[in-house]
Amino acid sequence: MTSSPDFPDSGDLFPVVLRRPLFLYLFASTGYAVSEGVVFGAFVPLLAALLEERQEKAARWLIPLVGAAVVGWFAHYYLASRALTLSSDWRRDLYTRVGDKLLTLPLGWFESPRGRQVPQLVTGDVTRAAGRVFIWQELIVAVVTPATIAVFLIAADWRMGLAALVVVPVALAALALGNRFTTRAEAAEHAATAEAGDRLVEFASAQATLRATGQTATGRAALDEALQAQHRAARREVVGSLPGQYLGEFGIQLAFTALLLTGVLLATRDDLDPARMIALVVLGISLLRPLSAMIGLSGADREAKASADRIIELLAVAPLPEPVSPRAIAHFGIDMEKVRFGYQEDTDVLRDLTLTIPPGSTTALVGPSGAGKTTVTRLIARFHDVTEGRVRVGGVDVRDLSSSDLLAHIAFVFQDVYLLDGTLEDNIRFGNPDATHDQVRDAARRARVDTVAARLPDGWESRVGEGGKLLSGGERQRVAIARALCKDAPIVLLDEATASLDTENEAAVHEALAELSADRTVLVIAHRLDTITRADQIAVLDGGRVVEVGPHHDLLARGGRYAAFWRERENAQGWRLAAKSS
Ligand SMILES: Nc1ncnc2c1ncn2[C@@H]1O[C@H](COP(=O)(O)OP(=O)(O)OP(=O)(O)O)[C@@H](O)[C@H]1O
Repeated sequence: MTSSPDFPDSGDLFPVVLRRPLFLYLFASTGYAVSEGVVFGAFVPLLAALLEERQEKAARWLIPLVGAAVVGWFAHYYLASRALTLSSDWRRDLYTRVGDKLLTLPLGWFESPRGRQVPQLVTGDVTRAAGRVFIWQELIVAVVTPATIAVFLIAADWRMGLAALVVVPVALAALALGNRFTTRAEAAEHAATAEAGDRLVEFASAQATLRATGQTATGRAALDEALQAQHRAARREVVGSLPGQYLGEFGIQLAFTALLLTGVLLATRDDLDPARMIALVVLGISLLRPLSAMIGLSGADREAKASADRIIELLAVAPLPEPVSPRAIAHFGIDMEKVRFGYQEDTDVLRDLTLTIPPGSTTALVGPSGAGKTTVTRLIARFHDVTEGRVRVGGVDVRDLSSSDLLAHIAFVFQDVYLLDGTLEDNIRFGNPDATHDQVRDAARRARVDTVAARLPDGWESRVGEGGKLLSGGERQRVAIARALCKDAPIVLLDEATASLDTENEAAVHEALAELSADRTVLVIAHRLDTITRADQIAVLDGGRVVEVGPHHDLLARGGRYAAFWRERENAQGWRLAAKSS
């Protein structure tokens, strides 16, 4: 892998409007780096004059040198502020592009491993990639200043110059090798620290389960093991990075010794004036000084480039294709025709699935775990596109609807409702930001959220905590139903809560669901028996297709898959009721 900055490769990521300012900035940085080298070069006659006690000559060199140093200081300040502006403009542009991109991606993509990494990408990678502006500038200085100094050294004494040029590659190789040792040791320690952090979070989150099952000691053992591994890795990091650091130091010392030896040799043979020799050795040291920075910077650039690559990868993800001339929804019915779909290319989750949901009716979707019930709801909302067949909403293939129009017609109530850390009212308004105060309160009342507000200390102004943690599962689902009512979408996709609710919550959720279902097209992944029996039709999903469909009594009378499922559920319910009453 090359360690040089590869600005042209990242060209795609760098905004076109900033290219000219960036080019000018890098050009100015090169000029600054050369001038720094010139200042060092001019230092030789000054030092030589001082050592020869020729004060007048020294003063002649001192004035322009001080002037150049002051100008250099201002130039450095100006360049640093330019870098800050360019980097933050680039960062802003990246945020906008990543944000715009996220809006075009299929919702299903966010559930993929890469989709789940979006928060890290937004918080870390964007800043690291935009920070390359600073790295490029520092790298230019780290390369161009020593190169300019080398020219002065050769011009002043070609033998000293040659000695410096021969030792530079040796020093660089030693530094690079040393850096590799250090990086490897650090990477192992980072991995072990991340693992220990994960185990600690897991141990804390699993407390209820561990205590309930008496497994606290087992859980603790896994944590202890991870902490010990982290401790061992930290020790190995210290021991493992030492040779790297010494190797780097050794490289620089070697180069310095070679330069000094050459100088002493030339001076003792009267080939070089001693005062000039000392000045040239000092110049040689200033040539070697930036080398270790160069190695560190190329490592930093490698990391920043990896961040830039991850952003490029995200920007290259195929967007959800939008129709050129979107059609309009004619009614609120849904039908799925001969649908085939799988998350992975070679594994079908749904095969030949056909299902019709008439407008304004409620369909309960039942079937074994993993049968594809959630997948059906995702395909209706076009989280993914089908492999074969079609999904129509309002008589129109979802691929011919604009995604904003499709989603405007659908309200979701998921099982794992995510609430924002705001007030109850904020969370309900989230369904429809334009809703009036009365509309929000009305939705809340119909979803039985008013009783939740009444029990909270600050009423409607109470905050619900991050993710809604201050509310119970049933209360969270009531807020989600209020949100859907507030949105007032004609189609509702609902995943009923499986967690057992207390009697009060169960009744409230039920009433809220009844409100939500009235006059809407509802597809509910049903877990409760009375939700199933009240549905206009029940679709039984098995093996990736709908195997039976019809109203409860018809399906029971058929004595097929549904009848067997119903008997099983009734027995389980009977068992639970018996267990409760005993
Ligand atoms: N994002 C995903 N990526 C890969 N596979 C997935 C994804 N989501 C679901 N699956 C797989 O697809 C199959 C159907 O899952 P789905 O969640 O639709 O079933 P389900 O009937 O809703 O199950 P449950 O009742 O347990 O929630 C399962 O084998 C599941 O592992």
